[in-house]
Amino acid sequence: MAENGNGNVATENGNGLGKIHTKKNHNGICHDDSGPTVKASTIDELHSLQKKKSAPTTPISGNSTPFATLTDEERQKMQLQSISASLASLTRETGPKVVKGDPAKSQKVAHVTHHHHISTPTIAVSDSALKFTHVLYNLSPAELYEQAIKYEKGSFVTSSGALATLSGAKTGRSPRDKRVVKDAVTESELWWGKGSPNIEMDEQTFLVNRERAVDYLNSLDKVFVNDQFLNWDPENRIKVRIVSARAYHSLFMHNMCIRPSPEELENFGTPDFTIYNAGKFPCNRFTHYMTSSTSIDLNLARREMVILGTQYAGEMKKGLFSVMHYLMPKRNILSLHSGSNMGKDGDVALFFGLSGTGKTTLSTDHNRYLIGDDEHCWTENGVSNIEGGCYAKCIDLSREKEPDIWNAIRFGTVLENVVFDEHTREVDYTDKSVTENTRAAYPIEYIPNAKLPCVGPHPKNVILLACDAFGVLPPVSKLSLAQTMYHFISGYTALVAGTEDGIKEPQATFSACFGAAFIMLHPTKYAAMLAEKMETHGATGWLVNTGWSGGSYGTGNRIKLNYTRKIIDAIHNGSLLEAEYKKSEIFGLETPTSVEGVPSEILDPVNAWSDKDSYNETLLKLAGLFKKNFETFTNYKIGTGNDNLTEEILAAGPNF
Ligand SMILES: Nc1ncnc2c1ncn2[C@@H]1O[C@H](COP(=O)(O)OP(=O)(O)O)[C@@H](O)[C@H]1O
Ligand SMILES: C=C(OP(=O)(O)O)C(=O)O
Ligand SMILES: [Ca+2]
Ligand SMILES: [Mn+2]
Repeated sequence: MAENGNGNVATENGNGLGKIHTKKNHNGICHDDSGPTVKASTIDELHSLQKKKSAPTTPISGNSTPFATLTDEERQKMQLQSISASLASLTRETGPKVVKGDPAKSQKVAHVTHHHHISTPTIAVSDSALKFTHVLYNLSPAELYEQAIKYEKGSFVTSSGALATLSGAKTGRSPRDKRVVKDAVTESELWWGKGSPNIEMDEQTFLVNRERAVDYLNSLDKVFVNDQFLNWDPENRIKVRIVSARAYHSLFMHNMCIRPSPEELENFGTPDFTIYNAGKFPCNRFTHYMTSSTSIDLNLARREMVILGTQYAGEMKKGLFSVMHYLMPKRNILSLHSGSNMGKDGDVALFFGLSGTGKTTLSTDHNRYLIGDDEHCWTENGVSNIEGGCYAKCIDLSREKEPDIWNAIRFGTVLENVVFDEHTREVDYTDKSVTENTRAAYPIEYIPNAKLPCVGPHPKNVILLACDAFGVLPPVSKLSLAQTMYHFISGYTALVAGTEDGIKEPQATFSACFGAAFIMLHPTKYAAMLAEKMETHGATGWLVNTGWSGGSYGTGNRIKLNYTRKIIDAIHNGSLLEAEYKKSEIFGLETPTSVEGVPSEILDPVNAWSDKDSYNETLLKLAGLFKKNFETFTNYKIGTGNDNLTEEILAAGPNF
């Protein structure tokens, strides 16, 4: 035990009783606590010492900003006015009275703003105009933990320090409840109709839902407001504001969006896009266009999104991703549903794939720099991550197989819908009691080799991930440009039937651009941009099956993560480009005969199947599904330049 300075050393403290002088105590049984006493005469005073004001931020220099001359108070007032305007009801034409801080804490009502256009109250003013809406503005993770634990049932600190939360009845996205406002502009610009994720709603209905969300939020004692950024490319940065009812949602977005510095926050101004997350409150099913009590509504003209009836946090991040899929192509920037990482030599890889195919797992690679796990932009300067955090699936997560993700689950991380020991608070990642879609959301810098800022040069390798539960696609194949486009537009993966009795058949899913749920324009628009960029920068396309081998789901096994990692290593280090290849039947895929660290027998899938007839049958079945899916695209021309490309793409699919 370290010497604590007690014992016979008496300190003078002036007020209070004189010290009892004791002999230095060697058996540690009896001693007076004679360290210096606190500088407080009451308990309240003592508590007031505990928290100090944040250190002042660097004064803003230069005259480039109109805020430079503002006093702190004026700046605060403008900020509150902006928030009040965001929360303004459209029917009452007035914003709520907003005040900063937790209503539970008694405090001076220093910054009150009543943003209004009508100065005298009229009969139209409802009771809600008389109350304050307390705003918890860009709280820190620690503050959000306290809010969540105190007020949100189902919030707990886990043994590693993460915040475990429940997302409620919805534990995944609700794509069928997503609506996009169809107006004169979006009618011609967006992709509508069969296969499109954009289900229309009219402006009026949007306003009805917006009002419902805003009224709900204003009826609360307090709302959380996050002002943050999207996109690490400084020229194409988007300012987003998220208004939400739960600390869980605020912490989730704190982690997932780019966190502004205090200076950037002071100069934030008006957001480019606003989310109203009233997910705790349902939409009204009698409202036109509504088919359930959940509605996620996007209005591009108003630059707003409204969420009603779902608390699944992923809805916000993927909603913003949809917005980027609209805004970026307008600037000739390609938005990508992909992970991205970079080697020591600056070689960048993209990992496309649908949910659960391995974007997050494989882009998080201890030997490479992580640029991002899910959403990127490809400009003429290279790639940039859209987000400031990662959102990893954590079902069956293990420390040894995915150490970087495991270690990222610590203080500040949101852990959704996991099950933990009620006493030790240790998480059981194998437990699917709440959902199989358990998730961890953490800031990207929680990954030790994150590339900050999250940008990189032009990609060298474009890896398409497919989790083939039929077990017939090779673990890896090298693709021609036309094949890359064919598979990019197809966006194949297979979902396993799950644990339900009797269902043995995997379900093939085709999701254009590996993200049909989020794209806003016709898939061929994105495909044309990808083709042009890959050609210009000489990127190689690869198809990697992270799914089954040696038989379909039920008979075969999922390809070992370790083997997939070896395959990815061989792509990154260039050795796979040099390998010997043979062409597969039906799909015409070039498959290598050997990859370091991977048993050669599995590289040609037929070898791993004991029942060859069954293999052939399954292969033909999948090929048929590909063909049928691609029929919708056969009448579209890809791009404007190379006329042959469309022909080549059509010929790059399965042949039988
Ligand atoms: N061979 C494999 N390759 C990639 N992921 C695998 C493999 N085998 C099992 N997995 C698991 O599949 C899941 C992939 O999910 P994730 O990386 O979050 O996908 P995405 O980011 O594309 O949604 C992870 O839980 C991972 O551990
Ligand atoms: C968050 C999601 O993305 P992913 O599964 O691709 O990580 C999602 O699809 O809800
Ligand atoms: Ca995993
Ligand atoms: Mn992911």
